[in-house]
Formats: sequence, structure tokens, C-alpha cells
Amino acid sequence: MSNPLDSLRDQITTIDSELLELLARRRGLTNNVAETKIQHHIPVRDQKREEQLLIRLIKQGKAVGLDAHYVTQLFHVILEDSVLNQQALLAERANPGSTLPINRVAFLGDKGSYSYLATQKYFSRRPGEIVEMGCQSFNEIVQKVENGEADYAVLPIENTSSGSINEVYDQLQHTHLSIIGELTHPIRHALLVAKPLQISEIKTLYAHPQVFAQCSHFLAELGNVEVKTCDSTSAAMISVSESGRDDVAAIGSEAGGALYGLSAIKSNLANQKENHSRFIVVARNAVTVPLQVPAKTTLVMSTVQTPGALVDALLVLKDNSINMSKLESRPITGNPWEEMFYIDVEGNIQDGPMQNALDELKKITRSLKVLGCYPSEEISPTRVAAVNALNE
Ligand SMILES: C=C(O[C@@H]1C=C(C(=O)O)C=C[C@H]1O)C(=O)O
Repeated sequence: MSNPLDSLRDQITTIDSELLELLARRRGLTNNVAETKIQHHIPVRDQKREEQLLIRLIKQGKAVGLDAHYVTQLFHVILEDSVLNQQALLAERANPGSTLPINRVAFLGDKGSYSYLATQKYFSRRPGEIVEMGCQSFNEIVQKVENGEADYAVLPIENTSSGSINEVYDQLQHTHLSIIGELTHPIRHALLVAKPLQISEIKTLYAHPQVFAQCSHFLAELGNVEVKTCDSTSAAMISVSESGRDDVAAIGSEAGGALYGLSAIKSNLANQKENHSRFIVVARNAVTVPLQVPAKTTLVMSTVQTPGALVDALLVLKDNSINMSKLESRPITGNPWEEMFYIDVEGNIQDGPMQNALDELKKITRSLKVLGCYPSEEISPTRVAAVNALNE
């Protein structure tokens, strides 16, 4: 007997294929736009154009019964992809010879870890194959790039729930590597099991310490469960899949768990609904960021031990109209009570104001190092259009 859904599903399948073809065509055209922007020195991002496009699409959507929220969400994904692809293309052109046929990438954990998923995402926009080099610790990752065994490292640097990842900042203090890129990746923690079971049946739970920190509210509700920390999320998944027990679970991504035959019995375990991690990509050589691409620069400095020294340093940024997106302090190893400051600023190292600021900072700080200038991948969506349309 034929399935009563067959005919409708066939039509949906056809539409989905058409949607994919259209999206691929759109991507092709935006790549042509990027080529034209290179020739004519036009900035990659055009928020005015994005806003007009969203306003028009929200109106068109309403006319055919699609709500503004849906249309906005859909096109934010499409626009982000478009801008990031164009940025990657321009960055590649500005660094001839840096594109490798094979990219050996060191990251924390194994297949399925969040760092693995971030690695896949970052390199999917770039040419060349990836050779995955899963590692046990941040130190091992950095070492692999420093000694030439790997070309790149992907390192998580901060999370919207648990904050800065101090161990990674401490690795940056001593390295000669440069930050060449960044990306943010949604971190969606799920409770992963090998065989279906009730949450109340779980006796042992495996996860990375950062993950436990991000899911502390869920853990507090769980009650009497043995908690085992693992070096990575993938190690937690492997522990469950190899345990042979049916009263254990891991916390990790659903996509990662699927690689080990695990399925999710509960999702959204993080304390905060919007749980994202920012990763940095580091390499032995710095990159040139084309001026048409929004750039970020990361500095690390130590100030002199006088009152107001940090304020003076920050005033240099203000005086040069440089926006600071992050300030983090870490103790200097071996010098108790002295701090190293990590500063992310918006801007390209080739810009005049940035050069001025660096010259000024060199004069008033004890040490100053540029950790890298790289394309900014924080593509904040154009919200104005959506807000207007929702209020109509
Ligand atoms: C494709 C372009 O580049 C960017 C991407 C856009 C898009 O995908 O529609 C729109 C504006 C730009 O931020 C463009 O400038 O038209």
C-alpha cells in the first residue's frame, strides 16, 4: 500500500532541491560581486544594501504568508554566509602563496568535539583539504604548529556562558604564532546516550570541565550523579560509547554524538539560551587583511606599575577613535600580582590611526606585542529592517 504522504513529500523534495540550486546560484553571484569589489576597491560589507534587501523581502514575505521573523532569520543566515565567503575570497587574494593544498589543523579532542566542528566550519570556506590533528591539550595544539607538524591551530578563546578560556590566553603569552582568523560557533549542549534511557537512570555523566561550567544549572537539578571530567567533548562521547553500560551519558553536540552512535535525550542544557564560543585560528605567519574587509587586531601588553597606567593606554585608543571589543587580564607567570592585558580592537594594522596608536602605546607600556590582525567574522545582522517590519 502506498504511503498517503508520498505525493506531498515528492513535491516538497522537488522544492527543496530547487531551493538548494537557487542558493548555490546566489552564492555564485556573490562571488562575482567579490571579484568586482576587488577590482574596484569597494568594501565587502554594505549594510545599507542588506537593510534594503531585508525590508523588501519582509514585505514580499508577508504578501505570500511568511512572517517577518522567519524571513529575517532565513536571510541572516544567507547574508552571513555571503559576507563570510566574500571576506575569505578577498583574504586569500591578499595573501598569495599562503593557500595550501592540504591544511594540517590541530584542535582539541577528536571528531565530534566542538573544536572539530568549528574547524570544519572555518575551513569549509577555504580552498584545500583538511588533515585533522586532534590533540589532548591546548599546549599540544600550540606546540604542533610551532614545530611545523601542523599549519594551523583552532583554539576556543571565549564562551558566552563561561567567559574567557584562560588556558588559551596563557598559551598566547609565550607563543610566536599569529592569530590569522576567528569564528563564532553555536554551542548546543545535549545529553547523549548510547541506548534510550530516562534521565533519572543516569549514574555517571562525562563532559569537559568547560561544558560542566556552562550547564551548571542543569547539573544542580540532576542530583546524585557521578560527574567525570574529560579532556574534550569527544573524549566524553567515546567514554560513553565504549563503556558498555546503559546508565551513563555525555554532554556534547548532537552532531558530534551522532558520529559515535549516540543520540540526544535532552537538548539546550546550557545555562544561557544563546550559548556561543569564539575560536581563534593561529598560524606561524601573520596575514595581510585587505582594507575592504572589516578587521580585528589583538594586542597583548604589560603596563608600567604606576597608578592609571592602564587608563593611559586605553586613552591612546580613544584618542585614535579605535573601538575596543574586548579587554582581558591574566597574571604574568613568575611575576606575582603583575598582569598582562589582552586587547581586541576593531581595525586594520595598516590603518593610519592604528599605526599611531601602536607607536604611542610602545612609548608608554612595558611590553607590547601584536598577536595578529585578521578578518572579523562577527557579522552582526542588520536588525533595523526586521524591527521596523515587525512594528508595522
Ligand atoms: C553581495 C554583496 O555583498 C554583501 C552581501 C550581500 C548579499 O549577499 O546580498 C549584500 C550586501 C553586502 O553586505 C553586495 O554588495 O551586493
